[in-house]
Amino acid sequence: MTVNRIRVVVLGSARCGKSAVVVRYLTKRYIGEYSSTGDFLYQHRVAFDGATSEVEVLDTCGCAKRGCLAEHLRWGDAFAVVYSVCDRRSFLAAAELLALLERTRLPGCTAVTLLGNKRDLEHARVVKAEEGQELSLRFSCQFYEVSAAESCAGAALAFHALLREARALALLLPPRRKLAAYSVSKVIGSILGLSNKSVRKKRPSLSI
Ligand SMILES: Nc1nc2c(ncn2[C@@H]2O[C@H](COP(=O)(O)OP(=O)(O)OP(=O)(O)O)[C@@H](O)[C@H]2O)c(=O)[nH]1
Repeated sequence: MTVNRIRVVVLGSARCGKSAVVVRYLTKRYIGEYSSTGDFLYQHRVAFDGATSEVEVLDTCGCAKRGCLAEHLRWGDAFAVVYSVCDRRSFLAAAELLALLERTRLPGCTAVTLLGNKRDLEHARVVKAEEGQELSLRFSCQFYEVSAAESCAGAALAFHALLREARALALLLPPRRKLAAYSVSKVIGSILGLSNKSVRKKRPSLSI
């Protein structure tokens, strides 16, 4: 059985629903309030297309410092950039993050998805779906509008598509230079420090 590892980093401004989307994807549940005190690292194993992947999902804190962000960008194999369709500033922040990813990572070599969350709040919508679509075209990434509150289908679809792309790229491209052990422990250390010593590790097995 082939097992490869895919590291997914979930980015976006504060309160756009990053944790809600991640928890929906991993547990199919929506609990309404989530800790905002730091980054959380989840691990799980996913089987699809005849192979199994160890997936690490880093749910970052929207208030993360710039230095942390640079580490996150280097650490990840795949990125989910989240904004809220009810918050234009979060959309502008998502655009900045996509631009930063483009500058930091080799274009075309990194799996990226743009997620417009909170689509259930149609009455409060300020970012049109077409704007999300246009932004994703500009940065050649995937795009989904989802509602972590309403259903698990959107989050599951988006994450599965991201993992597929990440796995396909890993097969096509030469192995990325491994992060030095020092950097890895620093990332884990910052997770530990920021999240009040609570690195959550979950290992559900999913079949797509
Ligand atoms: N209506 C609605 N509310 C949502 C949705 N997703 C998240 N929320 C709410 O938005 C608030 C923020 O959600 P979080 O998941 O904590 O957002 P976050 O981006 O992880 O926030 P930080 O950790 O502060 O960066 C919470 O009150 C959630 O219940 C959604 O799809 N629809």
